[in-house]
Amino acid sequence: MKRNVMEFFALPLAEKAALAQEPGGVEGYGQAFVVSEEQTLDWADMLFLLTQPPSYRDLHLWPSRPSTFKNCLESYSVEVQRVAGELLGAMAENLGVRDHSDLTRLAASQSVRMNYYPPCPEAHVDRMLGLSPHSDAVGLTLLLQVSPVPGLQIRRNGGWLPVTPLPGALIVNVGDVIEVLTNGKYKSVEHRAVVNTREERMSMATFHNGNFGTTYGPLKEIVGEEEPRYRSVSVEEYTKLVFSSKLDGKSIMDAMKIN
Ligand SMILES: O=C(O)CCC(=O)C(=O)O
Ligand SMILES: [Fe+2]
Repeated sequence: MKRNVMEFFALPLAEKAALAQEPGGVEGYGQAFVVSEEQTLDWADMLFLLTQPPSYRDLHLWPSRPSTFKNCLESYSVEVQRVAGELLGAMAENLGVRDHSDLTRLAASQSVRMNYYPPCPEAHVDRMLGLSPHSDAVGLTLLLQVSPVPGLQIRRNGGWLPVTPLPGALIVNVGDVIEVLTNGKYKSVEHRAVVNTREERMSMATFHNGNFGTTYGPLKEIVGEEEPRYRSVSVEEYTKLVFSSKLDGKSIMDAMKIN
């Protein structure tokens, strides 16, 4: 998978641009937009695709070069979805949730975001971020560091802690939806990516979610005698909220909180 991601981003721009996001669409190849001279710039290109269930796929946006890309993504997607399901099952066990499907259902659908961060000239490095601080507005993220260049940082005690890439390892990020379902017992992790002055960097996030037609809200079994701290909303309503917000810390969690 790593090799396919590297080869895709190394293609000529025109070839990648043929997979560009369509107006109103979320899938495809795109760049971060500059909306003001003051903003910290996101220095990244990305390719976003829906992968599971297979009926959600828009295959004309899946790269045909490198020629191994589609098959590789297909098998990667299945394997990573299985791992996500197992991790969610283990969380349910740890939390004492009897019906594991209350959490494993968060692996029902899957999307991937491949990120490419070019090296950033020294002169701009203070004003640039690879990816602005955010928590993933999903159930569970499994993140593959495609290149060995560090850049990911997580929020810890008000500061930023670098996460060193381990060869062959996936990084597991608790997403906002798990924070909601567990009524805040498990907190979603705020993170960002910084740029490197000399080397390009690539990563691939695989996001897992519940299906449309279901609801996200604190699990009764976890809330118990306490008060629910988050609203319950349909997955459709939640998805609308996500796509109408920009990457901004844990802002989606603020919108979900009951004050
Ligand atoms: O590049 C990284 O390490 C982080 C990527 C990320 O946070 C995301 O795609 O949501
Ligand atoms: Fe993220």
